[in-house]
Amino acid sequence: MISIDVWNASVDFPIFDAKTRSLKKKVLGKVGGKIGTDSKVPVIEALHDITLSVKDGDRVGLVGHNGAGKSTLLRLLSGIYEPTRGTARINGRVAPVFDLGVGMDQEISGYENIIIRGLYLGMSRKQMEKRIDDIADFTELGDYLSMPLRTYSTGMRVRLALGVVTSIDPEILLLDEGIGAVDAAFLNKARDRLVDLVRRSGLLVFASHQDDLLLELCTSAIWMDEGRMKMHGSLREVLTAYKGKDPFENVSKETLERLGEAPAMSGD
Ligand SMILES: Nc1ncnc2c1ncn2[C@@H]1O[C@H](COP(=O)(O)OP(=O)(O)OP(=O)(O)O)[C@@H](O)[C@H]1O
Repeated sequence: MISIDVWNASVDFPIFDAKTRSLKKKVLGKVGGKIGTDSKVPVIEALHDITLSVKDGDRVGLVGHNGAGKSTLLRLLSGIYEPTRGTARINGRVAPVFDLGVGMDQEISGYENIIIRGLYLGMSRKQMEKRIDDIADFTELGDYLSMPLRTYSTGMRVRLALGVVTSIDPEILLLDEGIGAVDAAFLNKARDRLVDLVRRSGLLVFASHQDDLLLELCTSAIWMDEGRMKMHGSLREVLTAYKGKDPFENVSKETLERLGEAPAMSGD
């Protein structure tokens, strides 16, 4: 059974080289996690007392200000970070997609990178070899796929990475918002593949600042604030509380049409 369970988990980052005296003034901004200064070494409490249970079929969006703890929570859910206190139990094969560029090698070709990146995301070489033509087609990179990655522009790298990421079959898919940061035209092309990817995956947790992508991919959401779970509910409910207005007010006509029977409307 695919699931992630977290009990009373906290993640602290001790900052050994911070200037403690100025931190003691505790001038806290709106963004960022909570900085504790009680001990000698300042500690950023990136996550505080998180209890959460997600299972097969869940499509969870993570929202919150910059530094609220979304990426740290994704890393906790993937097993990359161990909780400083509390427990996390992960059942299933995790595909962490935090940074599109991770797992890519500058010196090898686009084709070879497709295989390597696929292996990193939990696929086998054979599975990737079967998908390579489809990925190559999608990227529209043509002969560049035989050239080393260092000869690619940023946009070309994103095409390659997105081609691979959207070809995998993950049990647990953890997406960080970077995936939405590609140019709009290509994202439109990738959108159907993304939606398909999410459909194929057992469980999705997706951190994003983009309402339309959240509405398209998620049904429920968690609002993170200063490392705490401030709210957990249906996507529409949480976005309305977080933004102060119904997300459907600002969604483009095109997105609404694509959503059809908006999945978020039926979220629990
Ligand atoms: N490796 C690290 N070392 C020290 N502090 C960290 C580290 N990673 C994150 N933090 C701190 O933890 C807090 C939560 O950061 P996190 O990256 O999880 O936020 P986020 O909600 O993903 O933000 P954003 O929307 O800007 O991506 C922030 O205060 C950040 O400064």
